Amino acid sequence: MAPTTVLLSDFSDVTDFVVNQGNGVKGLSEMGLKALPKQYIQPLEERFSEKKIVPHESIPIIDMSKWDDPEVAKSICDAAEMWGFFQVVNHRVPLQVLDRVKAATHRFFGLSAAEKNKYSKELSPSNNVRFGTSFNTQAEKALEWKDYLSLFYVSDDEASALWPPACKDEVLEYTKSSEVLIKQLLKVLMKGLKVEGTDEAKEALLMGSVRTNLNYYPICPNPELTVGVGRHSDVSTLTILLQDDIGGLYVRGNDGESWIHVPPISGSLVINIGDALQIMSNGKYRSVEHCVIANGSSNRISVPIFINPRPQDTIGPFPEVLASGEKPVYKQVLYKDYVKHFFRKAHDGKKTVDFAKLSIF
Ligand SMILES: COc1cc(/C=C/C(=O)SCCNC(=O)CCNC(=O)[C@H](O)C(C)(C)COP(=O)(O)OP(=O)(O)OC[C@H]2O[C@@H](n3cnc4c(N)ncnc43)[C@H](O)[C@@H]2OP(=O)(O)O)ccc1O
Ligand SMILES: O=C(O)CCC(=O)C(=O)O
Ligand SMILES: [Fe+2]
Repeated sequence: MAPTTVLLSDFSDVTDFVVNQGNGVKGLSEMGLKALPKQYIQPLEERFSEKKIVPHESIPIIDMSKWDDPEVAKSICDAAEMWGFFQVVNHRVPLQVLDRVKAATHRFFGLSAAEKNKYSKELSPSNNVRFGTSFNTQAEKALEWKDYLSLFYVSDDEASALWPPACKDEVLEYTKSSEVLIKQLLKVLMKGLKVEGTDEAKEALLMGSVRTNLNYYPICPNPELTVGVGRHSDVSTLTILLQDDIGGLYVRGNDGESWIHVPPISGSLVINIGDALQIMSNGKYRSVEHCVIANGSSNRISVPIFINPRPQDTIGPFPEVLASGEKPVYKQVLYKDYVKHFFRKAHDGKKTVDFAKLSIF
């Protein structure tokens, strides 16, 4: 038997190679595996079924060139209510900035395992910079076919000192260039809730903390047996996602069963509502379940920016939303507790939000 086969037949060796030594699934993929290691085989009910794809359905594509136009505002609020997901084009984030951050993502994941592993949970100089694989390798019964670098923004100085040199400038540029778009989207969405005026306190509550992730999904030997990212909704207020031209992101249809593909559109950004905004809007804006399939022939990258409340903020339905007598569906929760609850378990679809539900629901 070839040495590689011996190595990968043993549970602890795969985990050690991928998780502890920092090779990630990229390292596994590059060994030219013929079969998926058993650690990655998802139970039948978590595998993606092509039969559930609705082929001609699409999330809205919104042209933001005239972004003060009330029709554009209406499309954004309608999409947030009906789909929880939409794509934007002519969004004013320069296309070169998007190209540069995609190149930087490839540059970071192209580094040696030893170099990337300097940012692992165990070795990283800060909790705000984390290279890892899958989602929560301790809690998951089956691992996910994805490596990531997660960068929590604190200050330019910290980013400059602690983020990986291979990508720090480009990630900062992308994150900062998206700020105008994010503010515009939040202004429109707040107006749709009749939450008027974006004072400093409200702005901090909606977008007080920012985390940018670089995701890498390498070629997988048996993509039908595993997932890139399992079913989940984001815990953010809003997520701005840049994807490359490979495809594979699916959004749950309104029937709760079907899946709708989010086709790559050159120069576009995918926007989705996260749990924090679902809670603050008392369920009017929907944070929708999504997943990423594994791919048998191409490597894929994506770069989500998660716009969040600050960890120390308490979130709950806005008083303006309840002013007409609407009953609150969610209680007040400390955002840090909510996020910890999300990260402590494996992906489990829309269950995270139950943490914030009032017990009568
Ligand atoms: C990775 O694959 C993913 C990620 C996602 C992400 C979706 C999002 O919506 S991310 C947005 C999250 N919101 C924020 O980052 C905003 C506020 N941040 C916080 O509140 C804190 O940073 C914290 C996340 C609560 C962490 O608090 P702290 O106690 O100071 O720090 P830790 O001890 O490092 O973390 C606690 C616990 O959480 C896990 N964790 C933290 N950050 C990450 C991360 N970036 N990626 C993975 N796991 C993380 C960490 O493992 C800790 O667990 P323990 O085992 O140590 O208890 C969507 C889909 C994906 O596939
Ligand atoms: O890679 C993608 O397209 C989506 C990733 C995702 O859902 C996430 O990182 O939360
Ligand atoms: Fe997500």
